Amino acid sequence: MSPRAVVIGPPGSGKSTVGPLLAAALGVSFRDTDDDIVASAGRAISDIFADDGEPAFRAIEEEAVATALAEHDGVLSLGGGAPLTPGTRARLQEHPVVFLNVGLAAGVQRTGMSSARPLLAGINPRATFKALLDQRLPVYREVATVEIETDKRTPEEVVEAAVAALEPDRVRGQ
Ligand SMILES: Nc1ncnc2c1ncn2[C@@H]1O[C@H](COP(=O)(O)OP(=O)(O)O)[C@@H](O)[C@H]1O
Ligand SMILES: O=C(O)C1=C[C@@H](OP(=O)(O)O)[C@@H](O)[C@H](O)C1
Ligand SMILES: [Mg+2]
Repeated sequence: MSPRAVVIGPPGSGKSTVGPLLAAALGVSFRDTDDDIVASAGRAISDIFADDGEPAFRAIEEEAVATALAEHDGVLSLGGGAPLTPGTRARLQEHPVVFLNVGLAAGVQRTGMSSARPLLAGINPRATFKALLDQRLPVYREVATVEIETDKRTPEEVVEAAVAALEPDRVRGQ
């Protein structure tokens, strides 16, 4: 079993919003590893960060991603930091990976309304988001098989672009 598409990208790029729509468009089921982590830990992600710290969260996340990659054959959205873990990057080599990109302004705007993302909860979310993009863009590009700009697209338009971009990629991971 292997996911039809794995969705990665920064917080606010739309992984959790676009993922279910992409799954519906492809006629497959949807799974989000952040939901898996919350369900199995019985705690919110912000509580795991606060109680145990980021390294502990990353270890739980790597395990959750490995399990989902092995079990799920639909669309799988990851948390924004999942590809930072070398083991996850290695596992992603086997799969079609859709990188949803978002620029600084749209990313800050889309994540600003929620306090659910502990990494962006500091006093200067814009500077934090910029540092996050600088660090992660090369990481996302290293594992992505397709990259979709989301700034000026509605979630439905992102899905349309992703379906078109995935078409020639069908062979990978199947
Ligand atoms: N293409 C888009 N255009 C406008 N808003 C979007 C788009 N994609 C997602 N959003 C909004 O941005 C916020 C974060 O989306 P979410 O799917 O949780 O991102 P992620 O899972 O990548 O962190 C949500 O409020 C969502 O409605
Ligand atoms: O970027 C990150 O490191 C994180 C992103 C979050 O998921 P989203 O990208 O879905 O917001 C969540 O996994 C956690 O707060 C850490
Ligand atoms: Mg998400």
